[in-house]
Amino acid sequence: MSGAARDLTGELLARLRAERPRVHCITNAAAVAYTANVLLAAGCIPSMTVNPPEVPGFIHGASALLVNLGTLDPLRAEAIDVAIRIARTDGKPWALDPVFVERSPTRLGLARDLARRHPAVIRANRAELAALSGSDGGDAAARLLARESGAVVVRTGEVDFATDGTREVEVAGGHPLMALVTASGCAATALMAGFLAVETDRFLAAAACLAFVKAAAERAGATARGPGSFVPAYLDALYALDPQDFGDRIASP
Ligand SMILES: Nc1ncnc2c1ncn2[C@@H]1O[C@H](COP(=O)(O)OP(=O)(O)OP(=O)(O)O)[C@@H](O)[C@H]1O
Ligand SMILES: Cc1ncsc1CCO
Ligand SMILES: [Mg+2]
Repeated sequence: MSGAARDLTGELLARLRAERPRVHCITNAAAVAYTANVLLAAGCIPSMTVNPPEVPGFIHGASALLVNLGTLDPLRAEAIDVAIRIARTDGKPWALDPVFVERSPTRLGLARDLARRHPAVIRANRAELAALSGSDGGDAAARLLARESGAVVVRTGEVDFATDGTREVEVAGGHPLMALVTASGCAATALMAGFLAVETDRFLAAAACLAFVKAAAERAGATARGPGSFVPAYLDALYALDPQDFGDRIASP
């Protein structure tokens, strides 16, 4: 399993770099520039417009969509609604990042509505997954949410977990400095949307993205002296990593 998954990670990364999918990101104010830089370093093209009248045009030409609730405001809420409608009409995959749903009942209600609008992937940390699923955010909750929503559910942390309700993987490695750089998770969800654009099996796309991010973070962490020097090292690693650098980090739980 792990060998095949590693080969697939390399293959999907090669596809990403060859096809350069454009990921349209409706994301939070803290994440915009970092997310765009992560996408570019990995081989994708970012676009970040949130002005609702312009969103349909941007989605029509894009390959995938990211919806991130981190700094929700009326403009972004409208942009999200329009963007999902167009993405679904166009048959493009979209990824949901339900940032801080545990901190706002309004946001939690919106995230639950969005989860019913067929996201390809929902990527959350444990607290967000717990709130969204009304549980402890454990593996069983992720599995149930995946079955209910039809999305691949990904929980990130020291060890990442992904499930489509039937298949599941754990991805270890990376570096703790990831948690000290704001928008690490936000940018990873955007990158996952890029992988969804080049692989129709959403579970394999998500697993490959997780392995790629962990491998790049591990390489960056080897030279970083703290969060500040971690960021450029991480961008360089996303840019430079080759398939043989992934290691056997994807495992069955
Ligand atoms: N202790 C850790 N060790 C290794 N990797 C980690 C650790 N904590 C988080 N990560 C990695 O950091 C990335 C972001 O995961 P995290 O769960 O922190 O997201 P998040 O809370 O949504 O972040 P943000 O909202 O700031 O974007 C993932 O790729 C995850 O694998
Ligand atoms: C710090 C912060 N506040 C709202 S979104 C965000 C980025 C991490 O999700
Ligand atoms: Mg987050």
